[in-house]
Amino acid sequence: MLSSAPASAVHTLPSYLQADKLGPWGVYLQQIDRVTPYLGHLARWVETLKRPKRALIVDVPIELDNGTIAHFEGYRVQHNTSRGPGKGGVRFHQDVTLSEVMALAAWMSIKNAAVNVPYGGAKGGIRVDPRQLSRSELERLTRRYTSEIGIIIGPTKDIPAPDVNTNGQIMAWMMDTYSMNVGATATGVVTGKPVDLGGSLGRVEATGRGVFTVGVEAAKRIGLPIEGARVAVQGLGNVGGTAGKLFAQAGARVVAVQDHTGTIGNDQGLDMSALLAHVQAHGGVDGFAGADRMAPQEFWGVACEILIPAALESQITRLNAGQIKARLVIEGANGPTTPEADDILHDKDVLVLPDVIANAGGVTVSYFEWVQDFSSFFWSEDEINARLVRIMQEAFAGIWQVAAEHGVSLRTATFIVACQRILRAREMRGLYP
Ligand SMILES: NC(=O)C1=CN([C@@H]2O[C@H](COP(=O)(O)OP(=O)(O)OC[C@H]3O[C@@H](n4cnc5c(N)ncnc54)[C@H](O)[C@@H]3O)[C@@H](O)[C@H]2O)C=CC1
Ligand SMILES: O=C(O)CCC(=O)C(=O)O
Repeated sequence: MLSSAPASAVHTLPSYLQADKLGPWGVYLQQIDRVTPYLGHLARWVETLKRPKRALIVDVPIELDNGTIAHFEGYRVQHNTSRGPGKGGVRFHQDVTLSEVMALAAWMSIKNAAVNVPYGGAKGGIRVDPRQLSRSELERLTRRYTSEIGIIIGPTKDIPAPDVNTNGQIMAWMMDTYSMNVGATATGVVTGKPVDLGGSLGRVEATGRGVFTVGVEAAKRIGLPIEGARVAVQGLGNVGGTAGKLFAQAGARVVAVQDHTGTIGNDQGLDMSALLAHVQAHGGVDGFAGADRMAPQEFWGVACEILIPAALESQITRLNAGQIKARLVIEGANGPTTPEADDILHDKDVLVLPDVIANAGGVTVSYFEWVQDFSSFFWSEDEINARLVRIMQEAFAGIWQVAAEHGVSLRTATFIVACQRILRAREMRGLYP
């Protein structure tokens, strides 16, 4: 019966998986459509990438400090596990939705395959504004969420890590909760932990360092000197803060930054150490003395050579892509550019270094952390950074070559490399238990 079912019945996606409203999941589906013609015989398996393998929605009830009970919605999505356990961060943000987490999990599958770390893709999140919670409320929320998703995570099943508004402390609580529930300390259940708890040296800076590393490689290939280059950064958190600092240390001038508190600029270059100290102390860039305030919409048209979106998805759209003056866009954030904006930037000869390679440094050092936890043998920071740089440079070089061979964008080239790896694994494993 099944073999005679019409192809359309087999291939039609259920409505909740469709790209009717182009949120992040819709963007991801379009990216998969763009790569499919380059997959050869593996295109037969491409449907597997258009559906998450497993998606869990959990209710996370906590008692607030004032005695009331609040309920938050949490998610953990495992998009694909053909190449290994699920791997990807956990986001705490008031706008988190299931379909956003599905897209973030799918981009993890692509990213992990692009740098060839032995993982599938996963992601999690809670729909909450963590700034509205006290520290003890945040701890209760994190622990309850960890218990709820405990049925699908584990050191060999799915390994969370930090993402927007989560950090080493949250990972420590997650590790402790999971460990209490299984009755043994399980350091390998999360990465991005504090170094004293089995975390890795270099993980905090790893994503920004990866952004910088591949940014320098791309700049070399288009003849753009870093020394003196003007850089604009959106998002001055873990990723954007480190990337901006490393570009400034290499002689570039960070001339504009934008975060959730404001937009500021300085043509002479912002003092990044002072700015990061201000952000640490005040929670954002607003009020920083060494800069002029700018209107938010001015940010995208700022005169610069390098633009680093390092905040949230869908920031560069058909509405602002035309204003961009940079020659190189390095995607520190996941999914910051819509496919329409990609096309506009391509027509303007702006090189886009896509998220799925540009921000892969974080998960690469997460992989090192996981390996170190399993062997209980820890490496020096120099060793970690050297391995990170080597992996990123090699992955970038391979992707550059595939882009040249097929005459496609770096995004499509990265998807070609990654989807081939995932689907080859899928094909070899087969379908049945
Ligand atoms: N933390 C990591 O290791 C990795 C993070 N990423 C991605 O990088 C991006 C940033 O993540 P993190 O730096 O970890 O988060 P974070 O929480 O440390 O920082 C987020 C930054 O974005 C800014 N932001 C938030 N909403 C904004 C808005 N509406 N407009 C402008 N700025 C806004 C915040 O003010 C903050 O500066 C996300 O897309 C994340 O998925 C990607 C790979 C790894
Ligand atoms: O370090 C990790 O496991 C994942 C980081 C992450 O969420 C990302 O790369 O988007």
